[in-house]
Amino acid sequence: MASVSGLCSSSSTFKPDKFTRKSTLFSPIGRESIAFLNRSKFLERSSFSAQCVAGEVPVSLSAAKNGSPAEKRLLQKDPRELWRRYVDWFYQHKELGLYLDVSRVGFTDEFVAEMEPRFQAAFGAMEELEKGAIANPDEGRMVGHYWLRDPSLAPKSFLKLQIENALEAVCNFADDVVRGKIKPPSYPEGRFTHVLSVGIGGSALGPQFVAEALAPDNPPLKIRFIDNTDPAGIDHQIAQLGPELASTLVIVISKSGGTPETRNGLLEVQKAFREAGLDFSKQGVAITQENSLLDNTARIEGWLARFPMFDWVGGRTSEMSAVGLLPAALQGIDIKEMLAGASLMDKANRTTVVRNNPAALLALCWYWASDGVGSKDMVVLPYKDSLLLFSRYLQQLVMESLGKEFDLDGNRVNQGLSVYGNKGSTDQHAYIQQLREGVPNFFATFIEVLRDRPPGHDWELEPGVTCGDYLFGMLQGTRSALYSNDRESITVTVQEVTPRSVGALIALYERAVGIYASLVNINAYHQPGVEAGKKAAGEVLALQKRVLAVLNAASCKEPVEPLTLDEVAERCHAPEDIEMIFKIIAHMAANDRALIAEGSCGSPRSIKVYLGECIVDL
Ligand SMILES: O=P(O)(O)OC[C@H]1O[C@H](O)[C@H](O)[C@@H](O)[C@@H]1O
Repeated sequence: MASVSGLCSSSSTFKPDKFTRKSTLFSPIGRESIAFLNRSKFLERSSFSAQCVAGEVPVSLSAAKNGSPAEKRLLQKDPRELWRRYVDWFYQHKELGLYLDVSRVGFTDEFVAEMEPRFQAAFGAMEELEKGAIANPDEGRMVGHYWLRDPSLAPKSFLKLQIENALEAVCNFADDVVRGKIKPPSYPEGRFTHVLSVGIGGSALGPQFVAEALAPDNPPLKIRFIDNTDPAGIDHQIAQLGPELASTLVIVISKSGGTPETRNGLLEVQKAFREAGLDFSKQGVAITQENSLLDNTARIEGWLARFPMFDWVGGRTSEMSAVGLLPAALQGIDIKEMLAGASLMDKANRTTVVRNNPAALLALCWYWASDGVGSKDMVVLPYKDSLLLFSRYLQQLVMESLGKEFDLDGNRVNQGLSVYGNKGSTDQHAYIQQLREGVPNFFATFIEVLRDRPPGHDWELEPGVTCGDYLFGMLQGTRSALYSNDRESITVTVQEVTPRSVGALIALYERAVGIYASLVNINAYHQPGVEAGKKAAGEVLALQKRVLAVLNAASCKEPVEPLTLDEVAERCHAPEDIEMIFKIIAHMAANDRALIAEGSCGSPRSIKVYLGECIVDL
């Protein structure tokens, strides 16, 4: 059994894999090779890019600036010109084996030039952010997720120490669990076999994406997630564990330590432990901010372990903190490699030359394609099953960061960039029809993985053709088919799905979101909108309590006092909430907390609700 400490050791150096047949196209083309191509008679770069949008002079930035989506003209279709553009804008990170192709996005040289000052300002803001500026002004916080993969960047020595100590604690704890040094109390001879992660949003999406992408077929601990307050979903996860609940490590993740869904999940799991005669505290781990409600609960109840979350790391950028690293390490994933990949990508994204900065290139494409106002959606299409959850992960990272009502100057902008997608080629059999021919309200992002199978495992299902060749062909075919109908796309290519390439992908998009947010002048690091939903949910529950009190009082009368819906609303002092009161009663009735019998016409007005003995004439 590989010990986690081995996985946490930085001894494993990344060796760029030998290229598979397909990737000869990507035999190490360095910038010098591209420069050579540029100098060749074949590529006259100066004249090319300006012509990439066919027709008269393309719409300038001003058309995009005023919020009206700039009408995109037909895209360049001449293969020679396209190859010229492909080479001209090709980005390659040799050490990571990561490539970025933005040639199928029709931005012009004029646009790039007009955006240059904004990019320089964005690079400056990012540099200040990494130095510890209050980059989240609405919450008065620093933004420090980049320090997690390079603690030397932290602006204070105590922060550096906190990061290093947390990483060491994660590695040591996971190592002790995987090697059976820390055992489940009722399995003294055994060891933990499962992880049950309880968390939601950024406290779940990163761990879920990484588990799906990187967990080995037979991980030291198999992971399950409770990421919602759906009782049936919770029951399903607990049922799936069965008797192995006794050998399950429960990790409760919540930065705030007070998220209702996570708290409910914890209470439900603790109930299951009680019913199984198990001591939850011996199998419970908390990952939360110090002194949060969850942290204090875990401390007072003496849980197995507690790991810190820092206020300068947002939920949607917490994968490189204990939130993501502990679950990953327990599954035998090399978290040091994840951190290394992210760190290398961060370094690449610190250049202030747009065309050499992959995150800036993504932000440039996003701005051009969606006119800087989110006029088109980002469709994320990884052509690799294990990256299925990448788009779901990016939905929070991109939309919770960019989907803001006001900009930093207080102007109402209703910004955003919508993200959806699952995986190719599967999605070609679902909605690519609309992408190819329907409303042109998107740009695609293909995630290409060159390595189809581990070395030596490939086989030809027909002479000279493998399954992976089909996948490769489907990606390229879809890219071409979309482009030929003037649908733009970006392609991000990695050699294979490894902890390092996944770390790099996460870092790439974290930085692209940060740069794009600067371009559109918004705070990417707060989420005021989610508070509104939480507050409204609290009001519904408070109203429900009042409804229950009124119905119970009526059901205690002799004889029982039947109430109309209007009377219930009156007694709740909430006549304006009559519709919500009906929904509350209907939900209670559907869960045997009230009995509904169809009245004469079956419409809401005629349903009789029995709460216990109480009959409510609706
Ligand atoms: O980690 P927690 O504090 O429980 O928060 C979980 C999630 O809650 C909210 O929805 C926030 O908008 C997310 O950014 C966060 O990831």
